[in-house]
Amino acid sequence: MRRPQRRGAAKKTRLQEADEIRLLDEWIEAAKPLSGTKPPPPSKSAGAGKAPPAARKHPEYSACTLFDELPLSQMTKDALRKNGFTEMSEIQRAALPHALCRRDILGAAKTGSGKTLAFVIPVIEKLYRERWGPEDGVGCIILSPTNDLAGQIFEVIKKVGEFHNFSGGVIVGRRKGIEMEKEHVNSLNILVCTPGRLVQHFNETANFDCSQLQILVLDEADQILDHGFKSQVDAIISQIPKVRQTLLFSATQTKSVKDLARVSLRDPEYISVHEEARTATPDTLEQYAMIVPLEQKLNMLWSFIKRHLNSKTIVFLSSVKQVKFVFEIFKKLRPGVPLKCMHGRMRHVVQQAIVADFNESTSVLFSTDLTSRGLDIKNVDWVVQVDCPESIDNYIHRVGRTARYNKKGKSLMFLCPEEEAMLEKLKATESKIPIHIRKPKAEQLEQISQNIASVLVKFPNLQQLGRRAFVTYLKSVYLQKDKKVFDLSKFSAEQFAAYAASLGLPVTPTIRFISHKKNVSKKDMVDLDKKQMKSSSKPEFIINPQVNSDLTMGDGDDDILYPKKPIADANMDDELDDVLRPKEPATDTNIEPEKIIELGKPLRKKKLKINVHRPVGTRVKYDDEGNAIPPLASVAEEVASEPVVHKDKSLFCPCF
Ligand SMILES: Nc1ncnc2c1ncn2[C@@H]1O[C@H](COP(=O)(O)OP(=O)(O)OP(=O)(O)O)[C@@H](O)[C@H]1O
Repeated sequence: MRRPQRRGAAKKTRLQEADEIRLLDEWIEAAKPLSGTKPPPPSKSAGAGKAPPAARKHPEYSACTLFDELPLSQMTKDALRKNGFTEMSEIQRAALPHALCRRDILGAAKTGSGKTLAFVIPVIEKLYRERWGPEDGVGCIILSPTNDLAGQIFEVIKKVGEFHNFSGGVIVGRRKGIEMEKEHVNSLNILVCTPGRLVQHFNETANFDCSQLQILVLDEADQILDHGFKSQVDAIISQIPKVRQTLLFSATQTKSVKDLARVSLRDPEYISVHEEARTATPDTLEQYAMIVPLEQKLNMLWSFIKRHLNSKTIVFLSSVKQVKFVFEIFKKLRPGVPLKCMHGRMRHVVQQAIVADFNESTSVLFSTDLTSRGLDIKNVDWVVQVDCPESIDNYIHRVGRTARYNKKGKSLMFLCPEEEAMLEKLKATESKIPIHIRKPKAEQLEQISQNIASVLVKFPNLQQLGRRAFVTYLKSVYLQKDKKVFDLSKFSAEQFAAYAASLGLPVTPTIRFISHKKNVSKKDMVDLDKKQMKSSSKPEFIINPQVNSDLTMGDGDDDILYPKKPIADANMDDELDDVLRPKEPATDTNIEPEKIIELGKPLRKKKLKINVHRPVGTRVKYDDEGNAIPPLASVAEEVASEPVVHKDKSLFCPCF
């Protein structure tokens, strides 16, 4: 933001600004686009790519292609040029002329197409033309579903508003930060925040005042208006003026009149620049799906990473515990590429550091859906979805982390045979998602379950994490709304046992499913889970006999893909190995081997009762060095979960 000036110069500036604002208001009014209109394609718009004809006093701006052709303040134009923004994207071309006329906007455009600038520029220009100053308090609120995205939006505001004189801030984060925010929040002209944090200020910050609010923005609007934020958004709307400009943007925009009415939109311009597009995802995105049995997921993920060591990859998993577990295990197995993890249980400052680091490095980021929306991470080569997305929208946002702003990118989704209904949904015509099925080459599929099991023997604390990963994964599937795609009863007890073994677990954890209660509420599930966890460190998985007898072993296609026999017999298709194309080993092999010195007491051993669900003779046992030995059905020994004291805790991802 601009530095203070001497009195005389300041007066001169104020007069110049008053003049500029008057001219801008006249121009915007005189040449405003008709409501409901969209700009013609750039090639057809008059003067496309050239500076505005100086001759006409108020040149047309509804069809221009350059930021310089728009009725924007010079300070904004200078800031845009300084940051390399010259030509507008489709959504910016279509939305900005209407937004500058102070109209409400319901904007939809593909991921990575520049929606942020489409709302940041109107915010800055609106406050400038209203002569808003630091002493005027809160003039604009921008709501974001996550702290990271709020931080990213604020960075764009700082770039575009560099030469203006506004104050702004990101109010996010945990409980303790709010005290410091309370002293400043009223003096901020632009607030970028999550709904929960803003409600906290309405409830707790004395004289927190938004009565003069000029403009409200909802980024990822469909998620903000979703039931998850309902009470918070309703509370916010009740505290701010109804007469204001409102801008809603998303790649998967809601059209629910009910939802839109909640934010008191007034005759919004519905701007969906890709509605007629052939695909709902970026044209530069190559999308693949593979049918992967549950117990093969980690093997497939490991094989993929080993063959893409020079790629920047985001891996989506469905729960925090899975992210932590897979990150820790793969870190110990050292694939030859730096690994990072990201989830909502991390402090905001840690999340920011990881995103910043991931932006600058070629590495693999294991993440929950915290990073699935909005995050603009540079040059992601691959998005890998190990766990099935909960909806088409969730799929679109996840894969939208790559192939951003005309760059190329690839995505790969693992689907269990039992989840093939999701593939049908994605391939349905109305989804407009050009996804291709790929079959990996069998010989490139590395089996790492025994390696994982050895790591768990060496690091018993990871066993508990592995059990939690198993439990939270099944719970995440169980709680999904779409029962056509997510139906645990399609899996057999043997498959769950095999899945547990693929996580290196010597015993299949237990979750007591009350399968006769069809709709166990999330709260009951959590209570049950907590009770379960308290009662025994080793929860057991009990398949309800009724469910078990209904289960039919996968036959049909999946026998062609992955017969239950050892993988070598698999009748894998030779074609199209582009997904697991072999790569030369990464040049960046400065992966420090983890120096772990076990300083604790000698580990106690205790006997486990035989896990009835694992067929006799199939349990893997380990010697004291953690090496797997031929499975015996007699007794499995599990190393007690005493902590291994790590030589240098800093070796651990902060998330652990
Ligand atoms: N006019 C432009 N010229 C050049 N680069 C641009 C332009 N507009 C946006 N970008 C760049 O494109 C990238 C994606 O922009 P942005 O994050 O706003 O996309 P988005 O539509 O909000 O994506 P998502 O739907 O995932 O939130 C950013 O790196 C941004 O700097």
